[in-house]
Formats: sequence, structure tokens, C-alpha cells
Amino acid sequence: MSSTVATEQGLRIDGKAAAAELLEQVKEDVQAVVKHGVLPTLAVILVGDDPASDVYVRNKVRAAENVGIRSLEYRLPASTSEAELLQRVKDLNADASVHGILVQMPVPKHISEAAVIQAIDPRKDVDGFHKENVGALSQGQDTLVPCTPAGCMLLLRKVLGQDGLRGLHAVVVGRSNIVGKPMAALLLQADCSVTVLHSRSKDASALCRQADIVIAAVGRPAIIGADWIKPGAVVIDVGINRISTLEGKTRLVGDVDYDAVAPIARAITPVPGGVGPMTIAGLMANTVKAARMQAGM
Ligand SMILES: Nc1nc2c(c(=O)[nH]1)N[C@@H](CN(C=O)c1ccc(C(=O)N[C@@H](CCC(=O)O)C(=O)O)cc1)CN2
Ligand SMILES: [Mg+2]
Repeated sequence: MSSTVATEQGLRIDGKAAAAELLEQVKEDVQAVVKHGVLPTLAVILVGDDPASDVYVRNKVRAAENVGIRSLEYRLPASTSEAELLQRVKDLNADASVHGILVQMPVPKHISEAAVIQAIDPRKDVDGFHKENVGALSQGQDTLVPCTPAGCMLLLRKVLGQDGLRGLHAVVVGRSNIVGKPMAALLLQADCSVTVLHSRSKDASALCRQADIVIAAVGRPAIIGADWIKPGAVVIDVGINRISTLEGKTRLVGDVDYDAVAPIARAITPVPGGVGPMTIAGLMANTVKAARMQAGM
């Protein structure tokens, strides 16, 4: 199955197809690790009852099952204290049969996200959020890389080729720890010239218009219009925004105004069906990688 689809508006990058392909590869990798007597195991912790998080956690557990990864699911009430959550993480750190630990974000307000991330053994940090992994990534070392930016890189290489990013100007719109910052590090490692834009940037649209590659990770529906995009740019939309429609329903839209941008872009990811599916596939890839590293393979 091809990961790019020619449409009347130009190339659409099919994240579902790319994720399916990656998951097939992960399935083979799991089988190889199992032959060495190691069963890759992922622990997923959800605190509270946020409906979107509930869906993501269910999808992660299902994806794990499909590729042969054992999963442990911990659903804790919203009233769980930070100390209780940290103890759970500590127990999982100490359990040698567990290779990956993930705490679904966001956590309830009374819990420090940073404290939780730092409590996870960096070797089991399959989200790649721990300072040690962030530092390793920024130094260009092989490490556990955050799943969404890693997925964006795979999609970019589908369009541009393995070495096709070299020398291109990439603009990342958004500077979150989960997406914007690791994305910039990965693009730099791929020899791009990288600009990071954020809410305080002056003339953001003019700067963005210089980009060969645009990564939109702002979290505001359709904020990036055609006037932000240079004709022929490759556009990756990380935004997942739920908006109300005139019919009183809700639907998902990205940070990019797809209908306006697709006709001028060389290629673009849709929302849904673009980057989102790559996040979960990337998590599976990181879990096998963590299992391999822990087994000294
Ligand atoms: N611990 C983590 N928490 C969060 C992460 C993360 O990587 N690690 N990322 C997001 C949520 N997320 C995974 O956890 C995630 C978001 C979206 C998708 C996805 O496949 N989206 C679909 C649409 C799904 C829908 O209909 O709602 C798509 O874009 O096609 C997967 C994973 C925050 N928290
Ligand atoms: Mg086009």
C-alpha cells in the first residue's frame, strides 16, 4: 500500500497506510525478539476519565495486541495522588518483565507532569519525554525518541526520500516539549536548516512562507492558511482540534486549513488520518527498541 495518494489537490500523505506498514515491521521485530526469549511488554497508565485519553489508551493496548506486544493497563481514578502515581511508576521500573512505561497525558492538575516523566526509568521511557532521552536526542545520539515527531520524520522521508531533507529549510510552528522541540532536533539531525516559530514570533506567516517543510504543531484549528505556505512545500499537520459544526456535531481539524493549502503544497497530511496513527505505531516501535536495549540485543 502506498503512503502517498494523488488527489485533485495534489499529494495526500496517508498516515494510516504508513502506520500499517510500520506496524508490520514492528510485528516482525517482536517475533525476532520473542525468539530470543524476551516478550516485549508495555505498561500504560491512565489517570482520570478524559474521554479522548480513554480512546488513545484503548488504541494503544489494541495496537500492542496486534503486533504481539504484551500490555499492562492501569486505569487509576482522577483522585489518585501524585505520590500514589509515582509509586506505581517505581514498581514498574523495578519489574524486569516490563520494558516500556507510558503515562497518558494530560494528567490531572494536582499531579506534576514533569515529576511523573522524570520518575520513569529513562530506558523504559517509550514516550521519549525524560530529560536523559531529550538530552541524548539533542546531542544526536541513538535514543528513545518522542513518537509523534518520529512519525513526522518517517512521513517526510516517504515524500522526500531517505536523504531528501538535507539542506532544506524546515519551519516548525509550535515549541512544545512533546512535539515542537524534539521535531526541531530531528530535523536538524537530518541536515535541515530549522526555524521554530511560536506565539511571540514576529511576522510568523512571512517566515513560514520561506519553508520547504512546514510542521504545524500549534493546537489551534486551521490557523495556518495558504498565505503561510510557499508553493511546493511539504506540509505536516500535527494539530488535532475538535470543533463544533453548524449541524451541532463535532469534527476533527488540524492546525492547517487543508482545503486552502493542499492545492499549493507539494504534499500534505490530512487530519484525521495523517500524523495521529503514526504516534501509536511509533510507540510500538519504541517498545520493541526498549526491550531489545534492555536485553542487550
Ligand atoms: N503519554 C502521551 N500522552 C499523549 C501523547 C503521547 O504521545 N504520549 N500524544 C497525545 C495523544 N495521543 C497519544 O497518546 C494520540 C493522539 C491522536 C492519535 C490519533 O490517532 N488520532 C487520529 C484521530 C483520532 C480521533 O478520531 O480522535 C488521527 O489523527 O487520525 C493517536 C494518539 C496527547 N497525549
Ligand atoms: Mg498540492
